[in-house]
Amino acid sequence: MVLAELGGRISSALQKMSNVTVIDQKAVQECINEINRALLQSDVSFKLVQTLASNLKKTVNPDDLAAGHNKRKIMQQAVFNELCGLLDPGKPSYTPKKGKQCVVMFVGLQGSGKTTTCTKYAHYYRKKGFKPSLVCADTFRAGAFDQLKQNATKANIPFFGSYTETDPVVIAQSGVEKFKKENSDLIIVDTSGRHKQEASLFEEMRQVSEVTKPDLIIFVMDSSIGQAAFDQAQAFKQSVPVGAVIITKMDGHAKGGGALSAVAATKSPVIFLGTGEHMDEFEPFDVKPFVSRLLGMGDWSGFMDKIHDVVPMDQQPELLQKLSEGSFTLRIMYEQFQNILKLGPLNQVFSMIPGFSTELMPKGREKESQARIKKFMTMMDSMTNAELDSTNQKLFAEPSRINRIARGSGHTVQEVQEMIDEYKRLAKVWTKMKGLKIPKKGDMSAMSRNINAQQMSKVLPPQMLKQLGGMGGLQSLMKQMGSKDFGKEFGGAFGDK
Ligand SMILES: Nc1nc2c(ncn2[C@@H]2O[C@H](COP(=O)(O)OP(=O)(O)OP(=O)(O)O)[C@@H](O)[C@H]2O)c(=O)[nH]1
Repeated sequence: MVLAELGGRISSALQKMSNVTVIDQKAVQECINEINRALLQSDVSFKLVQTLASNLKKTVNPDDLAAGHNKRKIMQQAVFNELCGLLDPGKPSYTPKKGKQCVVMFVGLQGSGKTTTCTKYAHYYRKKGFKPSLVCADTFRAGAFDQLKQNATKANIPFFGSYTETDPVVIAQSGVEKFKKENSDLIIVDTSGRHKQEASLFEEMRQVSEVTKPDLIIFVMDSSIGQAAFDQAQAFKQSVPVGAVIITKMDGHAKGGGALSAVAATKSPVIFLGTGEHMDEFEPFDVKPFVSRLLGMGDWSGFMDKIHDVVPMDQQPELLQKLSEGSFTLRIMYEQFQNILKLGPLNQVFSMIPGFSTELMPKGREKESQARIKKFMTMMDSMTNAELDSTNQKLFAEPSRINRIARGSGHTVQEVQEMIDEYKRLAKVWTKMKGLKIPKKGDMSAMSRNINAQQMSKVLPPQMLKQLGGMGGLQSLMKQMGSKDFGKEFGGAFGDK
């Protein structure tokens, strides 16, 4: 997604400013201008950019940026807070509760990805133990019911619709009633779209909303609509009480800044991102980790979740065990490179791994980085098992060893040295996991008890810990994530989901 470019540009504006010897009002203004340009080019609405710039100007005092202070961090913190402020409307959206019946209605323009997203949403909650159902109240687009039926069947989710009834209000009402009787605890209503915002669409939405009385109305928006996002989102919000936003097609070439604009227009949080056509290409959205990744600061909690996706199930306990022993070997590095290469969109995964993000995988240079990783792996192919499994870094101080690996892999001594340096750098980050207690398979509560803020603080890069508000912030973040869920997600790594 092109949002990564936005992050890269903001980071480079911050870097440029911190390289200046005298930080005065002019230098701050230049940095803000650069950030403004990056945001505008990423399709964040003009009004929002103006607000953000004036807030930054108010909060960043050049006196605070005098010698001795870490200017980049102060400015970065201010940008971080402002972006979080833009994306966080200040009130969480309604969240379905298992066993408590609720109706969620989806609205959006035609082709925004509504129907696909309804199924992804149902599938997501079904995995969490809900009993979801789908109602197709889209009578406008021929084939909409067939599409929903096909998706629902594939995901094994009960559905309701009609080939003969033409009134979406009647279908919505009958569908909701039917599934209420059948004790579905999450009844999802897909509504019609139009090519553009039309009075008839809004009237239809209002009527469907009146009869189904949804607990939550989700506005689905295609991330590629650019600057139009703000007005479109606002028009929907003015017609029905939108309570949450889902941004789709974040895997495409969209600039993505529209997401920021939609939140501001609807004053509702983004709750999920659609990242592909497949059912599982759907990610819950959290403001702080998202902005953290955007600014290249890593997202440790997202990475914990990703272990489950990236690392093959049978390797997960072993990897975590090794990490808990604090023994990060070249073989582990090799295996992680393999897993990451297999996963595809490298930048997404890399951006989550503290330590991996900026150095190994600079934004916008994913192809080069991929080639670099493959090169490292070729060198590792020329190593002995003893070298791959050793944790003794002194081993690589021997020139003859480095020469042999270089000759064997067809690379220069410098290149091999570069790979060893990378290994040492990563080992330093990862060995901080030492002491993490791994519970026996199935004992998830033990896992959640064992991951505490103290331990997390050791593995987080210092700047990220600071962004989270130090130990206090981290503790409250972990509390928010709910150690139960956190343990469960992490526990997924043990094949116990
Ligand atoms: N790449 C990508 N494609 C998506 C995503 N979400 C939906 N799509 C695709 O976008 C197209 C339109 O999606 P639909 O779900 O039919 O859109 P809709 O909003 O329901 O359209 P109407 O029913 O006509 O209002 C389909 O080809 C989907 O597969 C996504 O996150 N990424």
